[in-house]
Amino acid sequence: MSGPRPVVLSGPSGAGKSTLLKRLMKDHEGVFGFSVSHTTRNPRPGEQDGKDYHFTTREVMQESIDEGEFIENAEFSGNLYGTSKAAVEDVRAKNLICILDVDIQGVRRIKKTDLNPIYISIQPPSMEILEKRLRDRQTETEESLQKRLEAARIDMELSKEPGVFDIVIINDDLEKAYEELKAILNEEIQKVQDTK
Ligand SMILES: Nc1ncnc2c1ncn2[C@@H]1O[C@H](COP(=O)(O)OP(=O)(O)OP(=O)(O)O)[C@@H](O)[C@H]1O
Ligand SMILES: Nc1nc2c(ncn2[C@@H]2O[C@H](COP(=O)(O)O)[C@@H](O)[C@H]2O)c(=O)[nH]1
Repeated sequence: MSGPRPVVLSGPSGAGKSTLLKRLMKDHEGVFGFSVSHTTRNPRPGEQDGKDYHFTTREVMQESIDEGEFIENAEFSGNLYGTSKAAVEDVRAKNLICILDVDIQGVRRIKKTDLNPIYISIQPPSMEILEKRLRDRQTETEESLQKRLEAARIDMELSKEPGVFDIVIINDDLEKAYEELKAILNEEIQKVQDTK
């Protein structure tokens, strides 16, 4: 595949991936494009269909998966999530750096493709802080929160395995985490800006 290298942002739910990637996209207009995933979970207040996610049903999504329309898909906290081939192609056609926000299962599946992204894990400073962030966000029921914390424990262990990620960023101080993220992406950002 040609064009700038895509970027996979992963890490536990609540670690701060969306916060960091939204800021990155806002500060670098015309450089990044978000790969809009599909999900069967319900939209949160303020989330827009087609922008944050393609919100869909399990039946419809499973049919598309069976037809080979997805690069990867995974079950997370009782819902189905996945990256369609079209989501990535839409960004790459514009010659932008494609950002994929996926869980650890997605990372493993993407590693089996020819996408060749930069793999970045965003980690919280501790489980306690992660739980506080998720509770304060007020997007989860107690049941879905517990499922996310369980998935987070697994994610935090797996992210320590050598070779899974190019960089693991601890998102304690947001400014510092953002500077680290920009630094690792600087070369790709420069390449896109130079073509403009
Ligand atoms: N460094 C930080 N310090 C304090 N709060 C933070 C920090 N980074 C993010 N947050 C807050 O933590 C909450 C979770 O962040 P965010 O929604 O970006 O996480 P996420 O990794 O994208 O989660 P999900 O995978 O569930 O979408 C948000 O309310 C956000 O404002
Ligand atoms: N494997 C995939 N994981 C995805 C995808 N899109 C999002 N995600 C991950 O799901 C959880 C929960 O997200 P939320 O928006 O419900 O809080 C989070 O870890 C995301 O990274 C995807 O297409 N594939």
